[in-house]
Amino acid sequence: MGPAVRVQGLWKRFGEQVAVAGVDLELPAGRFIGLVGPNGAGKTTTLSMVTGLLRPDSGRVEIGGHDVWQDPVAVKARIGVLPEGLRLFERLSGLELLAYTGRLRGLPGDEVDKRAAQLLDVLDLASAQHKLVVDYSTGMRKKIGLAAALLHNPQVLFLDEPFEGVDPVSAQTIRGVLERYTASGATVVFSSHVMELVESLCDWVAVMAAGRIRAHGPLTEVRGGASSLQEAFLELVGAGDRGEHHDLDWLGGGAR
Ligand SMILES: Nc1ncnc2c1ncn2[C@@H]1O[C@H](COP(=O)(O)OP(=O)(O)OP(=O)(O)O)[C@@H](O)[C@H]1O
Repeated sequence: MGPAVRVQGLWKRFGEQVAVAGVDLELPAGRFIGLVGPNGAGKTTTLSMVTGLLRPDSGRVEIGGHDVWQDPVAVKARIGVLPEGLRLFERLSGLELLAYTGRLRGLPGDEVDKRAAQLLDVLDLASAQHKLVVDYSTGMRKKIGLAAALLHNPQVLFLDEPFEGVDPVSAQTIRGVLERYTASGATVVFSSHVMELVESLCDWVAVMAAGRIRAHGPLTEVRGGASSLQEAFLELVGAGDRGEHHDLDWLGGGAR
C-alpha cells in the first residue's frame, strides 16, 4: 500500500516570513499520525496546503496518489478536514448542517439521514440536534465539525488542534470515534502542541519547528531514549534550557 499522503518540497512564505521551508514527508496509511511543533512552527500552514485550502509557493502534495492541486475533486472526495477556527453555518441546526453537508458530498438522502443520526448519537449530540449551531459550545462545535468531516467516510481525516477548548468527556468521545475510524484502516492526521495527547493517541509522529520537519516516524523511534515525547521534542527543537533564564526575577512574591 502506498503512503496516504506524499508531500514533496513544500514551501510557503508570507512576505518576509517563511512559514514552511521545504517540507518532504510521506505519511503511512492506516495510522494515527500526529504533527507536533511549537506555536508558529508552520503546522496550520502545512495542513492548509496539504488539504488544498492554501496554494503553496512551490512543492507537490498527493493524497491516495492524486495531486491535490491538479486533481482537487478526486482529493476532496477522499479527505475530511476539521480546520482550526472552523466556520460553520450558524443558522442551521446540527442536524440540518449534516444533512446539507451530506447532500453537498453527493450522498443519497436516506444514507445521509442514517449516517447523521448515528454520528449525532455516537458524538453525544443527539439531544442538541435541533439546536442552532450558533448556540453550540466550543466542544459541541468541534464535535459537529468532526461529524461533518466524517459523513462521507473519507480515507484520510485532517484535524487541526481537534481537542483545543474541548472538555475531558467530549475529548474522550472524540477519541473513541477516531480510534474506531483508524482501526478500520483509515488515516488520521492531526496537529497539536499537546505532547501528552499526541503520545497517548498517535502511533506515528512528525515533529515540526521553524517551518521544517525535524523528525518523523513511528512514535517509539522519534521518542528514542527519551522518557517522554515531550522530552524528545524539547531536545529536537532546542528548547531544553528554556525557563532557566532569570530575566523575570521581579515576578512573583517578595519585593514589589
Ligand atoms: N496568513 C498569514 N500571513 C502572515 N503570516 C502568517 C500567515 N499564516 C501564518 N503566518 C506565519 O507563519 C508562521 C507559521 O504559522 P502557523 O499558523 O502555520 O503555525 P502553527 O504551527 O500552526 O502554530 P500554532 O500552534 O500557534 O497554531 C508563523 O510565524 C505565522 O505568523
